[in-house]
Amino acid sequence: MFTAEAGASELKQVRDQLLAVCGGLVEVVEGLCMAREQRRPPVSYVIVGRVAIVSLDERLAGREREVAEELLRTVPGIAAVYGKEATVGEYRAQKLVHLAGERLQETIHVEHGLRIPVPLGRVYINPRLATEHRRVAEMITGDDVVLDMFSGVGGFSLVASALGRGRLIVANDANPWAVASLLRAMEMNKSKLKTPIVAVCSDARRLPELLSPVFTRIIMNLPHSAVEFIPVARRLCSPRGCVLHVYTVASSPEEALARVPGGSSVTHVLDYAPHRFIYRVDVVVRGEDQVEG
Ligand SMILES: C[S@@+](CC[C@H](N)C(=O)[O-])C[C@H]1O[C@@H](n2cnc3c(N)ncnc32)[C@H](O)[C@@H]1O
Repeated sequence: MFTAEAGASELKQVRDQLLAVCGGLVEVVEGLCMAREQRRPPVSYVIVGRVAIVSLDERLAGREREVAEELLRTVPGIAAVYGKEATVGEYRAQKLVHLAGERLQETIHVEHGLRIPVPLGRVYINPRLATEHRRVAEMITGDDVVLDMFSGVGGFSLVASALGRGRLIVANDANPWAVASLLRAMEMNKSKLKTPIVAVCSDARRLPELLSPVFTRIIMNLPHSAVEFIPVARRLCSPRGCVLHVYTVASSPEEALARVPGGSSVTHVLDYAPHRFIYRVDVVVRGEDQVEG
């Protein structure tokens, strides 16, 4: 366990032990050691296309521009550094502040070889979801009819389509910017997409008025409130039965399972905050459990 009090030599010792076990941790451990040696806390950032997005937390206070310039110099392929203040509002869009480099309106994020246009500050985007996109896509069977209820720019839908999973994918989001990005991504990647995707821009609460109950798999990636949408999802389930993938924030797998009625299995997806994690809870809705109309 790293603590603020740990000395540089202790960290080096831990680093050597970790390196012996897992080379993949090199970057993380080196980052922590370097920060400690320079008496600076580590910086958390993600790369979206040509942009580095730095989390503006208290560890960075007063050093934002210095750190941004350093990233611009040292991270290959980036043209700009933005700070993320928060993920805000119903659309979960990132509130970004420009810190260094070019002032970009848009960047092209690449995930599993698929190009996705991202209008900066207008949509939700998290490159750390790439593994989960693929993991869920690989659960989709050839016969599935899929609803990606909170698709954002379409990570789950695009990856599933590129893998040729399912018969049809309906991707919905309330944010018109996100749906516009998805539509552009569908055009940009058309030679790679196999399963047809239909894009819808609607509040998910209205989907039962727009869509028939034909879905055998519904992805519900809105961790703070997906649970509230389970009754809506159940109205969209096929009479053949359906699997709901419900994302939720909790402190333990047990808490996540308890939060999702009917949950049968739980998977850790991302770390969210100290002692808070995002989990996927899968719910199997059997054919005879359907709710009419
Ligand atoms: C966590 S993000 C989705 C991320 C996306 N699934 C991905 O993998 O990148 C949640 C999305 O839900 C959308 N959203 C929030 N409330 C909604 C609602 N009532 N109906 C439809 N979409 C909604 C937001 O606009 C946002 O794009």
